[in-house]
Amino acid sequence: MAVIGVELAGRGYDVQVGHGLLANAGELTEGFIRKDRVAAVADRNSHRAHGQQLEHALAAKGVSIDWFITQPGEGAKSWGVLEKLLDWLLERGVERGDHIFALGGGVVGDLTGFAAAVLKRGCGFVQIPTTLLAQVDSSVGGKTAINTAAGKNLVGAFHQPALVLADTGTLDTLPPREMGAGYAEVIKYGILGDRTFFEWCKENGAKVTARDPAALEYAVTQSVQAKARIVAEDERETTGTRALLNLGHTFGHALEAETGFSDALLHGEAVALGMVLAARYSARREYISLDNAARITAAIDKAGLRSEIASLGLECSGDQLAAHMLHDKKMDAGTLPFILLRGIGQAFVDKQVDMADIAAFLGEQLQAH
Ligand SMILES: NC(=O)c1ccc[n+]([C@@H]2O[C@H](COP(=O)([O-])OP(=O)(O)OC[C@H]3O[C@@H](n4cnc5c(N)ncnc54)[C@H](O)[C@@H]3O)[C@@H](O)[C@H]2O)c1
Ligand SMILES: O=C(O)C(=O)C[C@@H](O)[C@H](O)[C@H](O)COP(=O)(O)O
Ligand SMILES: [Zn+2]
Repeated sequence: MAVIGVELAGRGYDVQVGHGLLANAGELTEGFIRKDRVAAVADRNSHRAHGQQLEHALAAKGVSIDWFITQPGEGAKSWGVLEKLLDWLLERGVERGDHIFALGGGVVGDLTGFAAAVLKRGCGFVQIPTTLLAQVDSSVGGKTAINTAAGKNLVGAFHQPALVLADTGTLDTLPPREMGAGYAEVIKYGILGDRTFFEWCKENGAKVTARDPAALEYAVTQSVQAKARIVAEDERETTGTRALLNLGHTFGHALEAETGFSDALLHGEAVALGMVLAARYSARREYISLDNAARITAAIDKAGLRSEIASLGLECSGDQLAAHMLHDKKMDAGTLPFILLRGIGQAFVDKQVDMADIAAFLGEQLQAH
């Protein structure tokens, strides 16, 4: 088991990573429960797979759970579900000093975190991530949000959890496709800032997605450490450091918008495609060699993730994809900074990107191969 601290003055917290942690959730969350009932959010799948285990663990401490259960999928990050959740929490008399539990993937975590951020101007929450993506990325760092018609995560807040319990054993029930999507955010840490970890991922990615316990725990621990370091340095994405975690996301979010936030393209799958596009665009600008862009593409392919946007069969132009990007939260005074690469493990923020060139590049990529 590993305990990784997210060092934030007055808002610091631990991320506990280990196989079988959920069985001890009673003891591990004891300091965050003040009553004999706790409000918890899950989606139908995470509730079915792990809800009972959490109930048993808390029952051992005399605590029972009131569940708010959502439909699985990105659709739960919406105004409608948020409103229902907030009304439900208010009916239950949740107070500022209480902690709401989020048992599930990034969708449940982002929704619950945002509800906690705005309920009574801010109450506590505990993240119990049950997808690889949520364990390595979304449960840590306090970005919470819902989507709107205009795009991804456009209404949200920075609101840190009080505790993260990442039980790698909960991933045993996760469908293989979701393991692949989560792996995209694992290898992202290598591509953006750690060449050695990138090389480790290339060699061990198959073990991670096959849930080899040692490889999985190493991947989750390394990822959380990288994220905790970046978040501690730039919690609110103001200096440019945290923006590096957005590698592949400006392209990826545009692809998610174009596919209607549907199961056709999962967030992690969009990020994988987005990282290939960021690498190829970096090569187009001669920041990296074509060989390095090809190495990144090969590592994405090797993980069984799609690397060619042409394979999506989208009926849109490069201009249309580029238009989605204008809603990106990094947009500043009419300029959209892009996270590009100077090498593998060397991401940087480029504020000199011409959107007409991005649209032309995307048009070519949509036709390629
Ligand atoms: N806040 C952040 O920093 C951050 C970071 C990365 C991604 N995100 C967001 O996270 C979301 C994606 O999260 P995700 O990939 O976890 O998707 P998700 O939450 O939709 O979960 C994926 C699928 O797995 C199911 N599931 C969850 N746990 C399970 C388990 N243990 N066993 C069986 N099935 C299980 C869910 O029901 C769902 O069908 C996106 O909305 C993305 O924008 C946020
Ligand atoms: O934590 C961050 O910072 C990230 O950018 C992590 C991303 O993986 C995540 O998808 C995040 O929600 C994207 O941020 P956004 O600000 O572009 O919505
Ligand atoms: Zn992401």
